[in-house]
Amino acid sequence: MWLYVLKTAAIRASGCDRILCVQNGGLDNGVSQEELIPLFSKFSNLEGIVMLPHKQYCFVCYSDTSSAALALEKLNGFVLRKGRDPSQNVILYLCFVEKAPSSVSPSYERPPGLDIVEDFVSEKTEQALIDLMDMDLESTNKETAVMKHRKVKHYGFEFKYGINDVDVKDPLKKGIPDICHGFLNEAKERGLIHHFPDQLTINCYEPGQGIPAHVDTLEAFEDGIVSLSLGSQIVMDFRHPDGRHVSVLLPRRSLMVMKGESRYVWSHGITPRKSDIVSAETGNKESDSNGCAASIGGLTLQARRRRVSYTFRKVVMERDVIKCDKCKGNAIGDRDPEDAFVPQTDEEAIALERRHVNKVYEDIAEHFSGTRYKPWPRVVDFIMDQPSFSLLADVGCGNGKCLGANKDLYEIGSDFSSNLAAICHSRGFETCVGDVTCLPFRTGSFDVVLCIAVIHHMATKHRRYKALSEVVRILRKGGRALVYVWAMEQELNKTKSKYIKSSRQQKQENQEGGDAVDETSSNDCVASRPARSSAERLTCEQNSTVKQESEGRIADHSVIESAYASDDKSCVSEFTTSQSDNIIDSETCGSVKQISVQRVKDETSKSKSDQQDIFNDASKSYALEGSPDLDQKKLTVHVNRTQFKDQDLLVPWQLKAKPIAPCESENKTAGNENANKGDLFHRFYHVFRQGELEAMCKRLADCTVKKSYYDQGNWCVVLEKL
Ligand SMILES: O=C(O)CCC(=O)C(=O)O
Ligand SMILES: [Fe+2]
Repeated sequence: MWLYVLKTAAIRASGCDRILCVQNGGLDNGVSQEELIPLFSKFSNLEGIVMLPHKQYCFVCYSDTSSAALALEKLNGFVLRKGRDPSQNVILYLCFVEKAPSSVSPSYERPPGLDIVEDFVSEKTEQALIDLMDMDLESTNKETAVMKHRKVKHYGFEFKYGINDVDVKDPLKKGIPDICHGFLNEAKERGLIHHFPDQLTINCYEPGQGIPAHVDTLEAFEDGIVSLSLGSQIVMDFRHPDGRHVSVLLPRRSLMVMKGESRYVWSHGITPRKSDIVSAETGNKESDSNGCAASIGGLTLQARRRRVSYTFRKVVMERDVIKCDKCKGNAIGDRDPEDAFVPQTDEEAIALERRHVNKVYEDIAEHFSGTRYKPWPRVVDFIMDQPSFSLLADVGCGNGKCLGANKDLYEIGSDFSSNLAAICHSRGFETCVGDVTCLPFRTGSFDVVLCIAVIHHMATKHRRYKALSEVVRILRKGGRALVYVWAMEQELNKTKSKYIKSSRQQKQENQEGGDAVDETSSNDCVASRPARSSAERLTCEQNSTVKQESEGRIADHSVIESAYASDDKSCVSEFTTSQSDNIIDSETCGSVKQISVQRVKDETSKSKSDQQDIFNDASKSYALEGSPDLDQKKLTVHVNRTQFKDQDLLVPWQLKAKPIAPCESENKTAGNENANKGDLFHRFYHVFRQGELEAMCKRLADCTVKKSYYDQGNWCVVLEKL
């Protein structure tokens, strides 16, 4: 019906006689520019064709009226392709239009930390690698798997899709083939990777096959994963948990290098389809020449061919967690912090935070929650001051100790740790998992935002600034935020903070475990928030039930998100939602809905200039503080309850001793060194100097600092959005 209307409307309007809209000639009909150009260039003076992503039409532009008119006359109703029956024919319907959109060019934006090195191997090596794969795939053994969507073969270590992990104690007979050593050494020499890989996965994709969106298992592989594309180019989709989506073309013989944010935060996957939307220039280069005179630009479709990828990774040998059925998730402390350095880039910062913030909170969640049960009095004052029915977000809510104080507010908590979010949720609070540097909430949606003891876990100045910008972004105009960060100065005006306590108290707390770091256990808590009894605290089983429930929701989301069922869902990035879907940013959460390109673009350009500023600033302050020039500074481990000696440091957390599980004692008798290290963790902190938080906030766009104060060893600001 629609097409019929268009057909009868194919009348030349005055002034619009050079541009044709071609219905059923779009990328979404599986039509490429290369297919249309020979057809439309018959009528001479063809200027170009504009194809739009995911549209079932395109625009054909001529430089003169008569060519366009002739094309319309001859090609309106043209059967481009015949289907099995006439109803499946692809028939072109043409009409004149006044304007064509300007040509859409592919985006060259890439997730931070992702690099594509073109022509990394020669055609000869490419062929040799494909031949090797063909030979090896014939011999079906345990290293070879035929997945639902592709064939896979492992070397060095088998990646077990059932558990999403490798068994470090069970290496495969065949290591990385010799033929790969030359180019891997080159990758190392060029600084593309920092270690020599010991695990290889070969994937073989026929046209129409793909790999589900996933993050390569964090605990299993080190940072720096490289993948060689052979036989055919392909488009890989990268998705950020905040909803951003970037399609990246991996040309034949190119090496994709995934590090930092692109490796740890973004998921990657290949949508199973038979063709990809690519830049017409690339498409033209790939395919044989079509001998057409018209210039090719914008987008087109490129048919996929069989693609083989060699993905090289370095297995993490020393594991933080004992993985066995009896004590799954029983943490044994984090890795030796000997190799933790003050990060110099955001990529390094993300890797550090993963290990010394995010993972630690996941592992200590239950114990940590047991030590956090009342909000600070001045935080409570702030909450109680808010008008009734205000909408409050507690960013980095932990177990939810700041929620529920003012019953007249609508509240939602978010935390990066899914274990803490689950605990918070189990206490009856609306909760979601969210990263403070890209919060899953709509811009301008909250009257009040709390951000207590969060920003100091960001490991670079730029990331601290980014997190503060997010707090302001989600506030409505006139809305207020309260931000607390841990202070370098634990003694002010000759008064010691409660954190610096007597050695007797220190001794006692060391025995009890934890650190009571940024929170006092004093009795000066406001009465409106009764301390929770131990009976109210979660038991281990309750905790895991909650987690399962939230995972159920995640699964639901992924059903919507992924176009097909996953065969090896090693996806780590997760997102739980509460019922407050209307607040949660449909543009930035998950990839369920399309992102607003405009907003992302605006923010990218803004954050780029901010980033520049901040880095300039950071180098200034380094110079002032006399930090080393080139040598990266090792992070010192702080001694609890003492004055801070550095701004960037690791703060120990001692898990309360638990009875030793049978499997742990087996490990001990087997001489497992890790098991003896017990349950000591280290969290990264950047403690703020006087004035540092306020100065940073003053640089934020659209907000003003209403109040700035010191409270029990913390620097605090109240911000108002302008
Ligand atoms: O085929 C590729 O390039 C990527 C494969 C991949 O992501 C994986 O095996 O984890
Ligand atoms: Fe992967």
